[in-house]
Amino acid sequence: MNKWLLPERSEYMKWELPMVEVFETVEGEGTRAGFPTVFVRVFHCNLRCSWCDTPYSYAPDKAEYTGSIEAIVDQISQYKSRQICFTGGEPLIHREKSMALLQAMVDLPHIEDIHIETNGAIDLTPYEAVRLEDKKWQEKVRFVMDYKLPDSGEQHRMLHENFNLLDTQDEIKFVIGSDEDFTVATDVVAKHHDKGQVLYSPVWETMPPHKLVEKILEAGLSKVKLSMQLHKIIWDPNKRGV
Ligand SMILES: Nc1nc2[nH]cc(C(=O)O)c2c(=O)[nH]1
Ligand code: SF4
Ligand SMILES: [Mg+2]
Repeated sequence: MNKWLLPERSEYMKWELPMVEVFETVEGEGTRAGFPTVFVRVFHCNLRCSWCDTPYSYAPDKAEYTGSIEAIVDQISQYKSRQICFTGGEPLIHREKSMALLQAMVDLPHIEDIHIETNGAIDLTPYEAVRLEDKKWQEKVRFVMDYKLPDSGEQHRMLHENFNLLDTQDEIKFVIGSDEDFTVATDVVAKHHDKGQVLYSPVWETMPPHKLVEKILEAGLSKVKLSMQLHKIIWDPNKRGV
């Protein structure tokens, strides 16, 4: 069941969310890397990963502005991209407001793909319930669920039940910072993974990509996909809004 029945569209389009930025670039990560994409980055996160590259998206920093759902989708519509990366912070932390923004984005006719960069510590049940019932959500909405490994300091927050909610169009991303992270990721996949593309992505500062590739091949992980953060290769790794 959908826990959060939304009010009339005219009502929820007025709802406001704390925002960091909306911008257009190419997707840097995952199976859709390289495609022109609008990024919708909302403020707030329930985790504090040691290697986080977007600390400006939660306290003690402040939201850049507060945007109504109407204004956010208006801005998305000004770009030509057919793909949206809904990210943060944690994009699903705003509960019914996150749901309403997703609905408004799904309703944009030119949008073909909305992927939700969620952190593994948010119960996906209410969103998956809507996707099961709604054809447009099935066509457009995909979870990209991060599984936080020991180096992040947040592994204890991971909700393993989320694995059962993922489908073939979804992705599970493991950001790997050390040999221990690699071992734990591979154990978690063996134990919990059912559907969705598994991605291994190196922590920029501590895991040289060539080492991660060697480890993937050595372990015979033939279904794992390497995901490099293209935006950190194309631009200065500290540059925002790219
Ligand atoms: N180009 C680009 N691709 C990305 N994929 C995921 C991102 C994120 O910050 O969640 C991101 C980002 O910030 N930039
Ligand atoms: S979940 Fe994402 S935004 Fe939140 S602290 Fe971790 S890396 Fe940063
Ligand atoms: Mg992110």
